[in-house]
Amino acid sequence: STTPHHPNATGRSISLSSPPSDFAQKIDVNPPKGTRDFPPEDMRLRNWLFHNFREVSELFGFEEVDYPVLETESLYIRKAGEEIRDQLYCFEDKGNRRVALRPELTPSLARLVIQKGKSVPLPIKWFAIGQCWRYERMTRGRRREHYQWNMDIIGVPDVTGEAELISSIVTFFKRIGITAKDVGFKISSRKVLQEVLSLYSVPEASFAKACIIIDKMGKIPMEEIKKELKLVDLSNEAIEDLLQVLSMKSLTELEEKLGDAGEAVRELKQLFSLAEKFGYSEWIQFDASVVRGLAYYTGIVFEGFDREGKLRAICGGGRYDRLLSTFGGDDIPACGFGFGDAVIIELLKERQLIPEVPLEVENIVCSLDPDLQGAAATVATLLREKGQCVDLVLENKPLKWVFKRAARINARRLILVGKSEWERGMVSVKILSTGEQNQINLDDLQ
Ligand SMILES: CC(=O)Nc1cnc2ccccc2c1
Repeated sequence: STTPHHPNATGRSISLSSPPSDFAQKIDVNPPKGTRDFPPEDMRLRNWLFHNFREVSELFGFEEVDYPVLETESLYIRKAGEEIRDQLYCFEDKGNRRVALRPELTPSLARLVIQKGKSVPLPIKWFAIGQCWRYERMTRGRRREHYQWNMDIIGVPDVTGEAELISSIVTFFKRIGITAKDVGFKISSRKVLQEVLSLYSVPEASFAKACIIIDKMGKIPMEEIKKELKLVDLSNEAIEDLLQVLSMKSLTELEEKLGDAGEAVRELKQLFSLAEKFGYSEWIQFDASVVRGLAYYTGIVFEGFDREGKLRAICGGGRYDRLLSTFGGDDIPACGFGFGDAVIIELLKERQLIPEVPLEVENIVCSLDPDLQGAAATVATLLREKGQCVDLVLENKPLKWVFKRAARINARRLILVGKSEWERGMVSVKILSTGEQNQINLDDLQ
C-alpha cells in the first residue's frame, strides 16, 4: 500500500491514513444493563436446559410455537396494578406505534389462538421457549431479560388441564435429577378468594386488584397489604376474614369455612385426586396463600418452590378462562404455566446438579505440509459427509499447537495428512485417549 506504515507497541503496523482517533473508539464490550451474553460454555448449559424443556413438551404431545419478541403495548395494558405492567419495556417506534418487548408469552399465545380462530381444533396444546423483558431501575441490579418455557392447554374447562401441566413439570424435574424432597408445588384457586369476597359483596372489579395485592404478601409489610386492600373497597371485616382463609394449609379447614358446595373446594379436591392417579401426590400441597401475580388467573393457581426456602418461585401457572374473551375472542377456557431459566439454574447449583456439558468434536484434521492443505480439506469433507464432526486446522500449525487444540476441543481422533501416506492414498489416525496410531486407507476411513 502507498501509505507509510509504522509499527506501534503491539508490533502491528498502523496505516497513518486513518486518523489516530479511530483507535480511541474502544466500544463497551459488555452487553446492555440487565442482559446476558451466552458464550459457548453458558450456551451449552442453556441448550441442555432447553433440550429438556422441549423433550418434556413433546413427551406430552405439545406443539412448539413462537411469537415476535416485540408486541403492541396494548396487549399488556391491564389495570390491576401488576408489577409486570410497571416494568413494561415499552416505547414508541418510528411509526409512532406504542410497542413493547414482551414481558411474558401468554398474551401472544392468546392473540395467535384468536387469529387462528376455528382453523385450529381444540384442545390446543402449545409450548414455547422465549426471551421476555422488563425494564426496571437498575438500582435493584436485577436482570432485564430471561427465557421462559411455557406450556398451555386451550379449550379444556376441567382441572384435568392443570393436572396435566403439573405432571409435565414434575416430569421435567425428574429428568434433571430434582426430586419431591427438593421442590414442591403450592396449589390453590382464585375461586377461594372469590367465594370469600362474595360473602362481602365486593365489586367484581376489585377481584383482580385484590389478587395482585395479596400476591405481595411476604414481600411487603402486612400493614401495607391491608392499606392497599382498603383502597380497593374491601371492608375491615372482609380483609380479616380473607387473611384468615389465606393462612389455611388444609383443604379440610377450607371446606369447614366455605362448605363443599362451592367450585373452589370441588375443583381442588378433583385436582388432588387426579394427582394421585398421575403419581405426583408427594409433590403437591394445598396452600391458600398462593394467588400468583398476574391479573388474568381465574381458577387453580400453582407455583413450584424449593423446599429449603432459599429461592424465589421456580415456576408458576394456573387457569385463565377470561383472557381470550378480554381480547375479543370467544369465551374459551385456558390454563398454562411459565418456567424461567434463572431460578432453576440457581437450584441446580445449590443441589450440585449442574451437568457437565463438554464440547465434543470427534475429529481434528490437519496437514503436516503446506502443500497438503487441500488434501486435509478433502479428508474433512469426506468425514463430514459421513456425519462426523471435524475441526479442520485451517492454517499450517506446528504439531504441538494441534495437540493443544485437540485437547481443548475434546477430540477423540487426530487425523494427520502427511506427504508419504497421502501419496499412497492413506492418512494417519491417532486415537488421542490411547495414543494408538494407525495408517488408514482413505476409503476405509469412517
Ligand atoms: C431471576 C430473573 O432473571 N428474573 C427475571 C428476569 N427478567 C425478567 C423479564 C421479564 C419478566 C420477568 C423477568 C424475571
